[in-house]
Amino acid sequence: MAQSLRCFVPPALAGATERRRCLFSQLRGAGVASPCFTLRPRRQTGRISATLSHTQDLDSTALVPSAAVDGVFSSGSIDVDSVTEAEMKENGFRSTRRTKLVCTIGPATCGEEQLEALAVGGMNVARVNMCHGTHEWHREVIRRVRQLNEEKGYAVAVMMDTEGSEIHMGDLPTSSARAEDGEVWTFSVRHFNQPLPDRTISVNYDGFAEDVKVGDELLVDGGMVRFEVIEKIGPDVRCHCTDPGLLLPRANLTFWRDGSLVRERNAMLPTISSKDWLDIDFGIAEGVDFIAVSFVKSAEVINHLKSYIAARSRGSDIAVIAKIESIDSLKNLEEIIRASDGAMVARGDLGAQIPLEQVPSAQQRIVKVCRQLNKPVIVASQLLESMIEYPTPTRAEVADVSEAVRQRADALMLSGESAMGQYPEKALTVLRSVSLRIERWWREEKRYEAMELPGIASSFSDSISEEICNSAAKMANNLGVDALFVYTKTGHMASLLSRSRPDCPIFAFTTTTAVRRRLNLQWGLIPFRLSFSEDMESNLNRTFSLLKARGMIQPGDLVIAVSDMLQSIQVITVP
Ligand SMILES: Nc1ncnc2c1ncn2[C@@H]1O[C@H](COP(=O)(O)OP(=O)(O)OP(=O)(O)O)[C@@H](O)[C@H]1O
Ligand SMILES: CC(=O)C(=O)O
Ligand SMILES: [K+]
Ligand SMILES: [Mg+2]
Repeated sequence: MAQSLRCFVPPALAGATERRRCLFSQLRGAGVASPCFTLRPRRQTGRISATLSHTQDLDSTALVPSAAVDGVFSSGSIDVDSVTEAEMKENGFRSTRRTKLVCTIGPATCGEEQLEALAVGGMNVARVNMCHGTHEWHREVIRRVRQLNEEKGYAVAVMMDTEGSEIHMGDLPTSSARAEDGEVWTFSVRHFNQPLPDRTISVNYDGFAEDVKVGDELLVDGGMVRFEVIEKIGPDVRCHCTDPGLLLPRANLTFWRDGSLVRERNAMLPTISSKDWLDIDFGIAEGVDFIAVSFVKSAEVINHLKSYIAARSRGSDIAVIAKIESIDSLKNLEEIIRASDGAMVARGDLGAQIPLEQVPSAQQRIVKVCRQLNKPVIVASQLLESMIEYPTPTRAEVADVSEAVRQRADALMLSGESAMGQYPEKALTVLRSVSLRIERWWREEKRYEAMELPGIASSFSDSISEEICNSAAKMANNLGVDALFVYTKTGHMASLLSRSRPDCPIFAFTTTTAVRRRLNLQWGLIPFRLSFSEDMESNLNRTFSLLKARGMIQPGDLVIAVSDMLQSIQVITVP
């Protein structure tokens, strides 16, 4: 295994900018014309030694158009979506968006045109929530997203979100209902035929009427609407509305007694219900990219689901995202995140389980732990809640979105805003423009505090990858390069680069469309599908000529390239 750090700056191009001239003269100063560094790990000591040599194994004559070099490849094709391509051509790739965007698909966005509008608007992941709709409905949405990808070159991933077995309301006769202050509503475990009697809500959990007590506070959707229990009559629980608001179908219900959440019963319910297992089978059969598990309590359930998927999906890799939305998930946060492939700060239900004022610090902690353990993290719920009804967000919502971007979360998520709101595309535009603005401000001001990133490798080879990625990201910042290139089959090195949150974007080249879609959830990665070989010179030449032909890079751009086949770092000026 060759572990090489190659550093090549063709003399003719080295003077592109003052900064690059400076780099070049430093190298020249070291007596190197086209220097080549070679790193060789010494296994006995576990240390890595660097040697400088004058090997000219990559000279400018090697940088000829790809066709001459890589006859082994099927003719030059590189998959990237038209939105990314247009963005790069227009603004240069330094200004591409780093924060990824997840949109929940619902009645407002399930049509072909609406889905395409979201893809054009920057949706990276489409989420379907199994709390709502039938398998037929979800299958059609997934099919439309796949078709969009195939026909228009997008890499929109699909995330299936399980219902979980928490207590929630049933469907409503209309898409929503409003509870007013002082009104009396009945929450009932009876099985009704639609339409329900006036001011009646069905509840999915048979033990509900037994468990609540007169005087309990009943929170709908984490406190968006509040009731006080005034009377119990068999299966019916009569409640008095104390905080008015909108009731949405299948909203979660929690009840509180003497200021604390009543949760003994919830704790007894399985995280993955029998209905969830059917939905998971459906997700595996439909080849979703992510399964988000609601109300995770421990790492055990994640491990169980992962082995279930491994046994059923035969090689297709579905990533498991742990939704952090309960007290137990916060208690066992590290072990849960370690076991998962990513996490979601599901602030809707989380805010119903812990006091609201604790949600921001919980969010910060979850984002930090995910970054340290190298797992993508999504900040979700109520980011732009007012945009369900209004075309512009509140200032407070913009500040909330900015904070999540500033924390450098991998992704932001729209829920009701895109599922059933009146302005899904406008909401997505707000996420996109706030992300771009805050990311740029952050880079310009160089405000970032370097986060301590603990070693996470479980083997020596992984340690090398980790060191290479950490160093490459640091070099990229110090040298002010235009982009990091990573050639990765599994996506692992791409995620390690993303974890360092470098100043420049990361072009991630990967051979399969499934890995490409999965990388679309991670901060700063621009995933391309490209067939490549073990020969980095040939890969680079080919990539340069393909990207140049499409106007996505230009001669003189400075690039650092790493690869998980050769574990190498190269600094190259685009010829
Ligand atoms: N497939 C769908 N069909 C109908 N309505 C939907 C659908 N998906 C979402 N909605 C509507 O959008 C609202 C917000 O959706 P979302 O899935 O984000 O709910 P949530 O409560 O945030 O998530 P969770 O149920 O996982 O806690 C829902 O309350 C529902 O009214
Ligand atoms: C997204 C979700 O499940 C929540 O916020 O509760
Ligand atoms: K859900
Ligand atoms: Mg939830």
